[in-house]
Amino acid sequence: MENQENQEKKHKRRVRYSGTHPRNYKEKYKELNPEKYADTISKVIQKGGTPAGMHISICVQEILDFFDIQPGQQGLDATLGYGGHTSKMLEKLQGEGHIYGLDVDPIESAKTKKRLEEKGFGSDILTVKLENFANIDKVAKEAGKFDFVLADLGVSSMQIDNPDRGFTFKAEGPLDLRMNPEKGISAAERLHDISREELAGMLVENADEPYAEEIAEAVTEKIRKGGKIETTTGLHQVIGEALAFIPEKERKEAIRKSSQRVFQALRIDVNHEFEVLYDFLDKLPGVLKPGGKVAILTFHSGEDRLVKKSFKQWKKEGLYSEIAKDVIRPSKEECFRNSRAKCTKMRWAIRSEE
Ligand SMILES: C[S@@+](CC[C@H](N)C(=O)[O-])C[C@H]1O[C@@H](n2cnc3c(N)ncnc32)[C@H](O)[C@@H]1O
Repeated sequence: MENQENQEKKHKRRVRYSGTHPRNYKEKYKELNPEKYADTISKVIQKGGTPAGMHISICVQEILDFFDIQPGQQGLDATLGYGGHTSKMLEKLQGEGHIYGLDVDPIESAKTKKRLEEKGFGSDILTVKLENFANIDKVAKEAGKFDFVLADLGVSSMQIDNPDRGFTFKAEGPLDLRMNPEKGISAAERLHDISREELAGMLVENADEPYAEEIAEAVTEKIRKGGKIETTTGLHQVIGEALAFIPEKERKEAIRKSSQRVFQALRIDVNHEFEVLYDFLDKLPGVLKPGGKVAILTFHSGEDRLVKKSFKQWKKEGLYSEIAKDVIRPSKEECFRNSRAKCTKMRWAIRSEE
């Protein structure tokens, strides 16, 4: 007992080591200007990390092998992000053909457009559009049909790593979670008006959260009593309080996992991710040339189920001639190099010749 008290005193007295690392995202590394600090960047990548301000593309070789891009073709990257996949696909065009790159994020897509321009991919070969992939029919109407279409779903590392966007509970920031912060409502606003039942349903449907009821009750009670949940860490704290009944030994890990799932569920909700994916999948055969190819990378089971179902349905109706029999997974080596690849599933389909 005495020993324990002594230890607690010691613990309290300890001055926290502030470390040599920059304390916030904006100071973090030189990574926000990745092209300028190639050495720092390659060291982070070698250790299996993703440098802040950058995104490491997944299954690049598998996608290139499947598309077998030829000079003169026209492609669509439905989720431009950092432009990693797009720049590799542009290289395959060898200066002939065109790629349309869509994204809903005005902040990152402007940076990507500039970065790709500086790499030599100007408007003659690349068109970057601030557009939701739910509207691919509109894009194809202007551009014509595509030989290949890629969708790499979800969020980019730049979005996750930037606390101002509110995608992670690991850093303090506004509880926003919108890919386009200029449209729709933030996650904080969404929580403000939601009922306990609706929130519990959302957590189960979008993320299979096992403690959906407990978390929904804690969140809505706090708001009903006039409390505010407006920051990422604020929500994380309420989740912690809701799970206080879990034995101490398991609690920290349970709170971490539940927080991850709750943030995923809210992100899916405020960005209408299932609805737009549904529209995209529905319109896909109509924007592909005969023999055109589509590859989709998903990051959770809800997305993969939708892709699988749509591919099967269109194959049955004769619009796809071939679809991937099983999901394709990134190699173990890739998962080791990039931990964000671990949960990736890829599926592909080929438009029938008609
Ligand atoms: C995983 S990242 C793509 C990374 C990219 N493949 C690369 O190599 O850098 C997903 C991107 O898709 C965008 N996005 C998500 N949903 C979208 C939608 N419905 N329409 C267009 N872009 C979307 C996100 O804003 C994000 O930039």
